[in-house]
Amino acid sequence: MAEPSSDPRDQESARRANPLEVARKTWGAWLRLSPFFRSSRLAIVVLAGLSLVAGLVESGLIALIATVAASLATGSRDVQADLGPIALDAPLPTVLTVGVAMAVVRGCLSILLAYIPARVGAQAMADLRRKLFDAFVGAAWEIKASERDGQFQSLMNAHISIVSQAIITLGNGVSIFVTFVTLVVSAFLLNLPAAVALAVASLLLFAGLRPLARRLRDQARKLSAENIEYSKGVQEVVLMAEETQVFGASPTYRETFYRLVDRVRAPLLRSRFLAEAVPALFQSVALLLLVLALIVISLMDVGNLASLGAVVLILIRALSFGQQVQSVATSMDEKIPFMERLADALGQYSGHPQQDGDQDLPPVRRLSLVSVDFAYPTGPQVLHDVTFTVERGETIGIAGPSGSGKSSVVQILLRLRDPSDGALLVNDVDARSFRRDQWQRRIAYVPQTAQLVWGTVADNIRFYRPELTDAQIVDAARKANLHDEVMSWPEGYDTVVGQRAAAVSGGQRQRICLARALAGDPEVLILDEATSALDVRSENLVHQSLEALKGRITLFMVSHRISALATCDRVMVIENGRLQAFAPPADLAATNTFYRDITRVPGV
Ligand SMILES: Nc1ncnc2c1ncn2[C@@H]1O[C@H](COP(=O)(O)OP(=O)(O)OP(=O)(O)O)[C@@H](O)[C@H]1O
Repeated sequence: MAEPSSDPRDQESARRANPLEVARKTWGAWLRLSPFFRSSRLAIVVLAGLSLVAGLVESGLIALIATVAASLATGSRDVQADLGPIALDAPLPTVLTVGVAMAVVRGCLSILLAYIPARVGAQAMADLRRKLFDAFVGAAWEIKASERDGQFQSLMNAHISIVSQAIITLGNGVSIFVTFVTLVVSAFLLNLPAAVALAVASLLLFAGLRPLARRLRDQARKLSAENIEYSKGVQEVVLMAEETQVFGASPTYRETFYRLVDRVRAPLLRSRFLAEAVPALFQSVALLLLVLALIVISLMDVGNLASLGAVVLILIRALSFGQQVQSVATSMDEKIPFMERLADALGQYSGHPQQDGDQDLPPVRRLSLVSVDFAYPTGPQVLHDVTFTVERGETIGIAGPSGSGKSSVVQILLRLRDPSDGALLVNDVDARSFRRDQWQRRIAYVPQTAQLVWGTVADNIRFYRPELTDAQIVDAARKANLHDEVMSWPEGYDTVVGQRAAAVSGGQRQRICLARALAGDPEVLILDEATSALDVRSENLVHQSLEALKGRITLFMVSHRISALATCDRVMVIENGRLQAFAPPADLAATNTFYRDITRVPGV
């Protein structure tokens, strides 16, 4: 059994009992989401107009059928009837021809009424996926970094797919509702008592089934929350696959995953059951109410036979539409939480865009951190009053114990995060004032966990700069000391590699990422333990390559290895979030305890 959700909207929904709530909440969710997809409002207006025409054609056709049937019963070849505002008097063949024409028009309208919602739904799915992708890509790094694993995947797949279905359901709902109202109004015009009986019956039905529909919505909300937990669990299975292969899947690991599976099962069962049961129940109750309505009509003076027949037929048809309105309401109940969650996420991403400056970025001559304090949104301060200046072309080592703040400094240099206090300066000007897109083209980065995409070696090197020529790719691979190895593979640069491809070793993967970083001829390059997976020979080769870039590129190298740090012009030592020393390696060996200690560790 799923645990009660902590989402305040769940608790709120348990208290509400307004029968118009579905329409109100659908309207609210629609208003929040529809700006994210194109031409939807116009399509809904067209749909409502066509549905009105369809309803009128349908009630006219039903009245015509009833009238013809009544004439045939009396053996007359002329059709004469008094149908509310319309008095009909025409030969049978003419009336039948009109009837055929009306049936064809109704058929064509049905096709249009099915097509428009499907088109809006498919377009909305594509538009929402683009918008969510753009909002996610453009959101500040803090927002993405603080998100639960699996959330974006779930929004992109399950949520958007359900929202697209909801839009189709909503379109159908508008069409069905307008047709339903048109039929009811037609019935009023034909015969007032019968129409009153019909309206009362429909209202009773709608009110009677509300509590069940509310339960359905609550279960659907739980399902949405549990689906996100499940997606997160699935992602962890993939992330941990290698370790699980080595250590084995413990019973606790299995049980934790099984629990996630079970927690989806319970709300899924309830919401699926209720989604089927509510319309079925409606049908049974509708039939009962129809019989009661007929009894009421039979006790009244209903005028001529044609009018009675038309009213009864319209009544049956309208009740069928009433039932469909109820189905749409229950189906929307199920989908509204997904719409709300998607709207929340879109608001969250687009409400926290990456901050950008408007000044053009000149060539980077100098980079400085001035009195930088920094804390992650959820934690204590991790950097304290960090100040340093680096000139163009310098090779800078960043060293310090684990957790001391090296990667945090890197994140500030990359402009992924802004200092809580103090500033990153480029050529003595606050980096925030420069255009981010220009900064992104001048800086390159190789993270601790180098990621490859599924594709060829060339695709991977070209990933961020699709415009690169083959010659530039080869040049970048040479700089990363990758070229000769790639050429020894049968497929060369067309060899397919990927996150799990056995084709490349950890060291090769890191050099592909290094080649990708060097491919854009960056002015600043940051390597966060990027050579840690390389053997000594490969590392030396890469360092020779980096050495060749000296003076032309400003290089930051986070490393625990003295072999890497010793090649730097200067090394900064960060301990407990403070810059303890910043000097050439030879000086540090004499003055800094941490640096001296790592020079003494054998093999480092
Ligand atoms: N996303 C985060 N949210 C909250 N705290 C974080 C986050 N990332 C790092 N920290 C904390 O900030 C501190 C500095 O971490 P940082 O990653 O900068 O250290 P590091 O020197 O690079 O460590 P390592 O050498 O192990 O990679 C640590 O105490 C860490 O727990």
